[in-house]
Amino acid sequence: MMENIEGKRIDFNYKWNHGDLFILMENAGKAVSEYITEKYGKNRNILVISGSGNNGGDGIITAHNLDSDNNLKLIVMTRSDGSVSSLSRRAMEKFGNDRIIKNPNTGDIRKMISESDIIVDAIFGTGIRDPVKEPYSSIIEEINLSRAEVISIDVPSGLGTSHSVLPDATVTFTDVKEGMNEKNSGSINVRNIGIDEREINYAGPGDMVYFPKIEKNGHKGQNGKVLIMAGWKFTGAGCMTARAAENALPDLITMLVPKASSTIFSIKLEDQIVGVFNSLNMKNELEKCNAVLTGPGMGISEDSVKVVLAVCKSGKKAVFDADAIHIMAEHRDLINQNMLFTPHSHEFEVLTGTEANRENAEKFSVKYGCTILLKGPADIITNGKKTVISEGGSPRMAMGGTGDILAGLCTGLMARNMDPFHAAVLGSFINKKNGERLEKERSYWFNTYDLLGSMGRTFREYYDFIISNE
Ligand SMILES: NC(=O)C1=CN([C@@H]2O[C@H](COP(=O)(O)OP(=O)(O)OC[C@H]3O[C@@H](n4cnc5c(N)ncnc54)[C@H](O)[C@@H]3O)[C@@H](O)[C@H]2O)[C@H](O)CC1
Ligand SMILES: [K+]
Repeated sequence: MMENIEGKRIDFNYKWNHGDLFILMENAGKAVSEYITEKYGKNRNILVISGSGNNGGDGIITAHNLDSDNNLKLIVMTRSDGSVSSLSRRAMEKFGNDRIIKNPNTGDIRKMISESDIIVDAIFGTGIRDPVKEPYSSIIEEINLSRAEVISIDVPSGLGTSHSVLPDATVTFTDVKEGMNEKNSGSINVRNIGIDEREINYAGPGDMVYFPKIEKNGHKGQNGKVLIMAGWKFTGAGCMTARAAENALPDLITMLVPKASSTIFSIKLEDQIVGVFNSLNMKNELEKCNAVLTGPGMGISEDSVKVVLAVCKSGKKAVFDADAIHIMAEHRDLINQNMLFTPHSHEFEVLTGTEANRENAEKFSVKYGCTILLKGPADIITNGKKTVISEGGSPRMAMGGTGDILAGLCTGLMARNMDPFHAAVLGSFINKKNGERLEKERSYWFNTYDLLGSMGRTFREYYDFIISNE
């Protein structure tokens, strides 16, 4: 079952890998027209009703393919300014612009529906927004009143809103979409339209769709608060986590550190809030934050155990790395779905008592409900329901500190309202691409400062890709 946003992620991955989505639209139209021809034969009265988005484009290609063997009419409902999506425009040119019936009134549509034996529903796909207004709600009602066979493309138009087409069959692409069942979709036929494993099961630029955009008129606090309790033994590790978290663009990052090292932190992180750790401060800061990180450079002491247990008790979204993983190995009963663990293979073995591999990571996530990011030349990210592989990076990233950067980045993303799984996938992807970028520029001669310095540019490259293709 695929959520709409997941479909977008896959489309962006496909676009990044192959450059153009039109071939997918052609394949979608081919799949639907073949289904109709196989089921209903030729010389039928077919009416295709397309909306202004890419679902409509799939309908237009379907119409193009069925045109020569049937008595076919194609309606296209454009946006109010007369436009359609750019892919649909290409589909319209292919069909022949002059033969398309654009924006007919409801009376004319009713008449055309009554004269058809097959209606192809391509009004809305996964890009539907609630509510469905006029004239679409009336068109959907007319379709449902007709005696014709109705075939929906990808999803019944309006599914999940108060006005939804109730088709005899739905031809859907790649996977069944969220909310679809035989009752609301008729017989469900899944067709592969050329999307492969790489776009679905591997981290890619498409994972940026889960990154909340910065709103132009936003207010302070809206983009989340990060709390970090790390670096108590090795201050450098703590500072790196904070610098990495900045790249997720949260509004506030607070470090809580022991009194003895607070001057060092204040100097190194002069632009961030550094507070002195005590039980009361910790309680207050845990209440205020949206996500918390502990573990990197922390050491194992009475206080660090206290911190880890307080983080568990807070119920906040939390990242456990390094020493915190060792501590949590003794408290597995406290693990829950708000938690992300970022172990390398040895830490994984300590946490789970099993060999570090995909299968065991999945088993552990299922049992405890948490997300695991198992670090390696290829990172494995799983929440027990989904698993994504994140490949790439640079051999130079075996140096100390890259794990701290990853943990900090994931925490920043979780503070930005991302769930642990998608934060882990995106964090891993950006971290690895950042390493690749540096390797390209300077071979292996780069360090953690360089990684932190270029992370914003790496992030922006993918952010811009999503924004410019939406
Ligand atoms: N990878 C794939 O599987 C591919 C799927 N394709 C098809 O593309 C659609 C999704 O296309 P998208 O352009 O994102 O959205 P839609 O066509 O579903 O609709 C958006 C369209 O409709 C307008 N709109 C949305 N809600 C409303 C409303 N309530 N009232 C009025 N208008 C509304 C919106 O403004 C847009 O213009 C997917 O389902 C597949 O069918 C592609 O072919 C590529 C590969
Ligand atoms: K549809």
